[in-house]
Amino acid sequence: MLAQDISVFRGERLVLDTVGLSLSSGEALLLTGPNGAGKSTLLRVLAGLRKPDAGQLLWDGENAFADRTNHAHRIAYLGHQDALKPGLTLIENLTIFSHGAPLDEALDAFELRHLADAPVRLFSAGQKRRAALARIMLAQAPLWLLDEPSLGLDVHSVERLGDVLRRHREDGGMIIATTHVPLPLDNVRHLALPGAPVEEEPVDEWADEGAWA
Ligand SMILES: Nc1ncnc2c1ncn2[C@@H]1O[C@H](COP(=O)(O)OP(=O)(O)OP(=O)(O)O)[C@@H](O)[C@H]1O
Repeated sequence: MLAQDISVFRGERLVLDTVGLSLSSGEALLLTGPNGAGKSTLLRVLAGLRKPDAGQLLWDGENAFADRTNHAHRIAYLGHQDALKPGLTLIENLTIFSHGAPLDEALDAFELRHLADAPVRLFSAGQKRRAALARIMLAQAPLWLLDEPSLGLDVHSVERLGDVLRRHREDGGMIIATTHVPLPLDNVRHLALPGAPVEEEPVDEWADEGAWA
């Protein structure tokens, strides 16, 4: 995957200014930078959730944005929100994403078996994050886009996360993650986004959010 000269305005502010990156099978990239630098914005662009104001994303040499449905099948996106349905049990939530695949590996990877039949609204913050990460595993997508994946996880769960990330790469998968803390990833490249010299007041642009004019 190759992203070239990605630029994004949020409100009046140029948040991403001609950012480029590339990633091959088995590789991982960490996005770092201060609050507001545009890490989440870049992940959303790579996920096809937000149109960049300039630049392109190539997948196997083809424009990834030309067919967003096809691109959606290539990526598993973990945002700050865990995207779980609170009224459903964990098993029900995971089944939605499993495409018929067995849930056992994902349940075991994040030690979730004892919570299988509990409604997700009863989960702690860390348990919800573990469930959301299990969902990522089940998506069976080559590219994982993870926004602060270890947020809320205890030390043991961070180790489990490290195992899962390593296995995904060994299977040829790719990972791009944002983080403010060290993540258990070996041989990882870094892309540091500089951020604004002085943080400006954001201009509400909810009206544009997700719009592909
Ligand atoms: N919905 C929005 N409307 C307008 N501006 C926004 C919106 N969401 C984010 N921004 C602005 O875009 C900029 C980049 O935000 P983004 O969330 O991508 O940063 P980040 O690097 O992920 O930050 P953090 O480390 O705090 O998670 C910030 O200046 C923020 O104020």
